[in-house]
Amino acid sequence: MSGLELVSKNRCFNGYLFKYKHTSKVLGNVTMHFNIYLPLCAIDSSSSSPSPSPLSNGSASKVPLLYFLSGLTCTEDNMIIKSGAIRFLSELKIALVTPDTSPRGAGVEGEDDAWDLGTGAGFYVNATTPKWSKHYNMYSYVNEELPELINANFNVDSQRVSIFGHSMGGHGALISALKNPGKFKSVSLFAPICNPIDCNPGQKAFTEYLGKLTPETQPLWESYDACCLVKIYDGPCLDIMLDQGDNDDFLKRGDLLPDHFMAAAENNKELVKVQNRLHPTFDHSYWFVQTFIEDHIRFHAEHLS
Ligand SMILES: N[C@@H](CCC(=O)N[C@@H](CS)C(=O)NCC(=O)O)C(=O)O
Repeated sequence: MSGLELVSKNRCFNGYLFKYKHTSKVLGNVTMHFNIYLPLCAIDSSSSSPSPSPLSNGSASKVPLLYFLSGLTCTEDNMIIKSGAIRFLSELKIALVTPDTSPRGAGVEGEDDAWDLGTGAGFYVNATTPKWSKHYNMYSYVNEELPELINANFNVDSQRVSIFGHSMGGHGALISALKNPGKFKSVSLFAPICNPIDCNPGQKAFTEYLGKLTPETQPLWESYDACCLVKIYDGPCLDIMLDQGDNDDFLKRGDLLPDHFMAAAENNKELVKVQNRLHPTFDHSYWFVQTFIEDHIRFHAEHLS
């Protein structure tokens, strides 16, 4: 299985959750882990192995696929453990991939010093500064290298793919969809960082990964900012669901800025349709994500069917 090593396999509802590790070229040859949930129909029942094999052969059928990008400090596991998504993926026969949020063990000086930079905080960009550029290329990892691996090795339909994410991962999901018109059938977001160039965590990460904001680096910064990208998006009509709790500390301190995104999207409302839901008393945690995960998966299922 081209470079993939199985780490664990667990039956859950009508499917299996697999964890794999592999060496990532775009992240400078670090070992990366991801989870993939596959409904039983995507697993080869003709395999001679007593356990189902996720290999793409035999009688299995191709299923639609969701990518979920997580937020700051997360690994590939937070969402899969805490969101309660699998019950609905199983029912609707949809696969899910959860990548990590940064390279691990890259050895970049200071990468473990802060919760919002370096390890666990890749911000889904390709770094250009000499310090970070060898390893911190999470944009290419989640948009190129990982999808190539997934499409080559599992029974997923590469034409029926959607993406969602939480917080920093909401930013990652948004820019992935807006920079790759037509690649994703739908996008959904839990408390996303909507305007990284205008908030503290975004400015901190972009300064490190992309270089200080100057007239020269500004186009690069803007190329990873959903508020800038949504105004110039010219692909197929894109449906976005954006959920936000009003008791979210990241919202209160101006790190998320969904109002900026709604205003920017208004400029392109023929092509970008945003369903924005504000939920009183919900915070930023996975308790909020767990509450609305079913809505998100059903929203995607409609676009993937
Ligand atoms: N600043 C805090 C919180 C970071 C945080 O809230 N991260 C969110 C995404 S922005 C998360 O998903 N945390 C992991 C979890 O709740 O499982 C920390 O140092 O851990």
